[in-house]
Formats: sequence, structure tokens, C-alpha cells
Amino acid sequence: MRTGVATVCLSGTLREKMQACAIAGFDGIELFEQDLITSPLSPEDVRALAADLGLGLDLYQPFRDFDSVPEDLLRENLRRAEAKFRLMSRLGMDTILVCSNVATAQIDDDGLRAEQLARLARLAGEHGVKVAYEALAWGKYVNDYEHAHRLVEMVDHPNLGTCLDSFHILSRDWDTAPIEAFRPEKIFFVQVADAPRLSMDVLSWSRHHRVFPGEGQFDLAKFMAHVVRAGYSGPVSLEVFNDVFRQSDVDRTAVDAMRSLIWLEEQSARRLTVQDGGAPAAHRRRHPMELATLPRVPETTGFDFAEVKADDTAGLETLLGQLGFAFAGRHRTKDVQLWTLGQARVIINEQAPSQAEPAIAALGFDVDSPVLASARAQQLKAPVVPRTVQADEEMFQGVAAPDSTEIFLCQASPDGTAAWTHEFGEGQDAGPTSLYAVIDHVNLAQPWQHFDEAVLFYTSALALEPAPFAEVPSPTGLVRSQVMQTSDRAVRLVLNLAPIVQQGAPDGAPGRKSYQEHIAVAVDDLVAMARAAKERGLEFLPIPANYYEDLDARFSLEPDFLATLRELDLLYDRDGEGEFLHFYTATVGSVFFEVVERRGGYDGYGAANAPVRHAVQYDARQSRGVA
Ligand SMILES: O=C(O)c1ccc(O)c(O)c1
Ligand SMILES: [Mg+2]
Repeated sequence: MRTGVATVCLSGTLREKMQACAIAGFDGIELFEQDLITSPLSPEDVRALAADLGLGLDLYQPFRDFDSVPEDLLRENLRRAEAKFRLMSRLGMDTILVCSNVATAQIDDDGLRAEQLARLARLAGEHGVKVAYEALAWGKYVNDYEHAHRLVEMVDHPNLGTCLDSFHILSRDWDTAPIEAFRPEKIFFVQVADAPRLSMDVLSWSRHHRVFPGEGQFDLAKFMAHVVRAGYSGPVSLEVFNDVFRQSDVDRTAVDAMRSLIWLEEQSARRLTVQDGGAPAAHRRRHPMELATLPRVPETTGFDFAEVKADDTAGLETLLGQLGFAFAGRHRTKDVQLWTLGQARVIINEQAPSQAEPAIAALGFDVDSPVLASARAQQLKAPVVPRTVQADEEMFQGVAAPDSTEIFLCQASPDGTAAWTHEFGEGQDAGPTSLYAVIDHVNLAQPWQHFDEAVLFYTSALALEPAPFAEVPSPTGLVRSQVMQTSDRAVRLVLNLAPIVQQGAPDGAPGRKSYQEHIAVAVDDLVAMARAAKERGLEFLPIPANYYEDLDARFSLEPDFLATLRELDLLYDRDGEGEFLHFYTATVGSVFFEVVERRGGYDGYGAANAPVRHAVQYDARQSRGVA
């Protein structure tokens, strides 16, 4: 698959954008006119720079408001087009995108439109240019891709073809199946963009909220399968208008963009293999577009461990001890402690003094094959995390997530134990081994400029499924909260938008987190666990009395049960599937713990309780600040 990206997706100057695209590994780019007009580079300079970088200049765009106009305006539009064709010759470019008329269309007549597009095609032919006609979702008369394609077929000129843009097609819920019947020589260009499902006017949605494939809710693999079956084999190019990407680090966004195409290519190949049958390579014989695959890995089967880095570990050790975790020893060669509760393993890492205050630094995931899972993540452009190992120590395969959390891919075992724990020396008696306790979920706060990137990272590299995101009110804003999980819920990761007031510098110091994150442990008798923790002196997050009044009004609870919840600062939720009990600890550094009990088939996170937690933690931070 030939990969491309439009310069409009990225921040910076044209030169910076082109360099970032080359470093990220794109085959070509769409040159946005604005980027050229505002550049000190001459067309010849751009052509030479592209050649030096090994980047194709695959599409010049956009050319607006051409068709459906009276004759005098058409002549003017042809003159304007010819100027662009001459410019393209200096750039060494041969394809221009012409979008359907929005602003100046006056005559709604397909016969006239076809005649006007035919005149444009003839003129383009004289200049060796190909015109890719695109139906904008908000075009005045032409806003449906099949309509645009009918016009292309009516004209039937070798210099006129269709540009298919997934956003304009999927935002309008058009059926994508008819694409398969298009003649491949009439499809000149394919643009892909994903988007969250939003209810707003389609122009604003398109100009501000497009995201890279895998970061939104469109079924792009389905769209691509139709395109591939049609016999198209040209560029598949990202055209993502997004307010955040346009102001984020250009190199990083280009890599995020590339990751989305690598993933989409794999998903498309998989869709074709499943639907058309045969071996993964079978579609290559049938369709001209070659689709690369990735190492295929099954879902992760659980959390292997969570690691907290800290200089001063006293507070953390006290907290874990009060929760009932046992100190299970120090590592033979590293400044690392292991604490366990049932199968929940927490590592305290004292090695890296970059993080003075305790913060979540790494997560281990159980996988079938750490080598394959790591190869997949690396092919998806995840940076490798170096980890020194001694002979006879477990070799961890690690990659860095977008927020710099280190993700380790660990060998799963049938009974949920971890082989590496023998590298730790003598610890305390861990108590009854029958105790049920596992890491239920981990909540990571994401800086605003990396949120979509994180969703794609966990989707593509770890095969976690994003659930529709929720919005949780808090004193520092409406917090976007995105659950990513495996189909059996063995792994649940919750991404929360980090409050901007806590984020510090725009891109933060690497490896430093200043916002709160937490590790949640599931047990089977939360009330008993909370009582024991309280006796050991655990500081619970104090829950306001108003909360319990509201809880009683909503659920009409047994008075004794309600009294217990109130006494122990427990939170409660219930739905059609079951019940949920949970509590939070006070925060140490930027980490706190949650303990949960899921009863019946309850699958949520106590969403109604999240605003209470945010407000109480905010209060605690404010009073610490005052003190
Ligand atoms: O928003 C626009 O105007 C616009 C321009 C060119 C495109 O290819 C497109 O998809 C949208
Ligand atoms: Mg487009």
C-alpha cells in the first residue's frame, strides 16, 4: 500500500512537515496549497526537497468552486485552473484535487456539470495533469460520492477521475459497497480519516474533529476492503483536519499518523482475508493493492504487574502494607521491591531518581509470546524501552506508550503467577495464597495533546478495544474518560484526560508525571478488606455525607448496608447486571489506589461516583497547597 499524508494534518513550516513525513516513513504527501503559498520555498525548491527526502508529491489540493457555474465564471475558473496546472508542472506534480462547489454553484444540472468537468479534463490533459473530483459532504449540489462518480463516468475522459475521501462518505452514512463496482482506472486518489461520532454540522465536524484511523469510530477497514476489491492500487493518504494535531509536535504527530496507516493496512488485509477466504496472502493474487501484515498476537490475558517509581518510598510502603499487600522481597541486582496481594503485583522501583514523587512508571501485560507482541509493537513504531538484564533473569520486552509509561510484554502463565518473582529475595509471609486479588484496572492520565495517540497505541499495539468515551464533571473541567479493554475484561485500562492545570509545560519533562493516576485491585470481600485496612490505619478518601443521602434516594439501600458504606467511606453502584463496591486511598505523590468488588455481571467503573472522587481529591490538593 502506498502511504501518504496531507501537509494540513501537521504543525510547522512546509519544510518541517516534509522532513517529519520522511522520517516517519511516508511514501508521499498531499501538498496543501496554503502550505506552499505561505512558504519561502519556490516550487522548484519543494520539488528538490521532496526528491532529496524520497517523498512523492502525490496530490496538489484543494481547487475549489469549479463546477455548476454560469459561463463567464466557468471561463474564469478555467483560467485559474490553468495557472495551477502550470504551477504543478514546476512542482513536478500530476494530480490535483478538485472539490465539489460549495460557494459559487448556481446551476443544478448534471448535463451542464459534466460538460464543464469535461472542459477541465481536456485542459488538464493538455498540461499532463489528472483531476481527482471529490464530493464534499457539504457541497451545494454534489455531496454524495456516487453522484461525483456518475459525473466522472459521464465525462469518461482519461484525465478525470474520482477522489474518495472516507470522511465525506462515512460522515453522511453513505453505503460504501457501491465503490466495489467502480472501474479502478476511474479512481484517482483515496483519502482516509476517522472521526468520533458527534452530532454537529458536518463542515465543523470535518474541519476540527477528524482523527487518524483507529482514533475514532468509523469502520475504515470496511471502506478500504471495498476500495481494494475495486482494484485501486494508488496512494492511501491521511487527510486529517484536527485542532490538536495542528499545534502538536510535528515529528510525533507524523509517527502517530504513520502508525494509524500501518494498522489500517493490517486491518484491511485481515478484513479481506476473512471475507474473501483463503490464506492471508490470497488477496494479493486477486487484488492489485499489496497489503502488508503485522505479527498477529492474541489479546493480552491480564496485568502482570504495575510499577511505581519513587525516590522516597516510605509513604508508598506504608500505604501498600495498610491495604494488605505483603512485601515479597528485593530484587537480587536492582533497587526494586516487590509487593503482592493475591495475584496483584506492585513493583516499587527506586532506581530512577528522575521521579521524586511516586508515580506509575510501567505496566506489565501477560501475553502469549512476548517476542511476537514486542515485534508487533515495534513495527507499529512504538519506541523500545531498554532494560538491563543479568544472565538468568527474565528478559522483558518493553515499549514506551505515548505518555511515556513503559509497557512490558510478559510471559503469561496458566495460573496467573509470574516467573520473574523468583528473582526477588526473601520477603514477608504473603498470607493465605487462596486470597482472591487481581489488578482490576489501571487509570492513566493523558496529556490533552496525546490522548488520541494513546487510544490508537493501545488499540493497535495491545489489541485493546476502546469503549465509547464518557465525560466526567470535575472541579478542573469535564474529564474525558476512555475505557480500553480486552473482550473478556481481563485487562481494563482507563485513559483520563489529565487536568490542564496539572500538566505543567506543554510536553512536560520526559518521564515526569504531575497528574494523579491509580491502580485498582479487585477483591471478593471488599467490606472485610476495608475494615482490616482501616484497623491498619489506612487513610481512605473521605466521602461527603451528601453522597450517601443521594445514594439512598437512588437505590433505597438496607439501612445497615448504607451505614457500613458510610462508616468505611465506600462507594456503591448498581445496574441491571450487578453491583459494584469500591473505595479510594489518599494519594501518595501522584499515585493512589482503588479497591473494587464486582458482584454479578457488573462491568462498569462506578461512573456516577467519579465526580465525587474528583471533587474530594481536588479539595485535598487545595488544602495541601494551602498548608
Ligand atoms: O474542508 C475542506 O474544504 C476540504 C478541502 C479538501 C478536501 O479534500 C477535503 O476533504 C475537505
Ligand atoms: Mg478530502
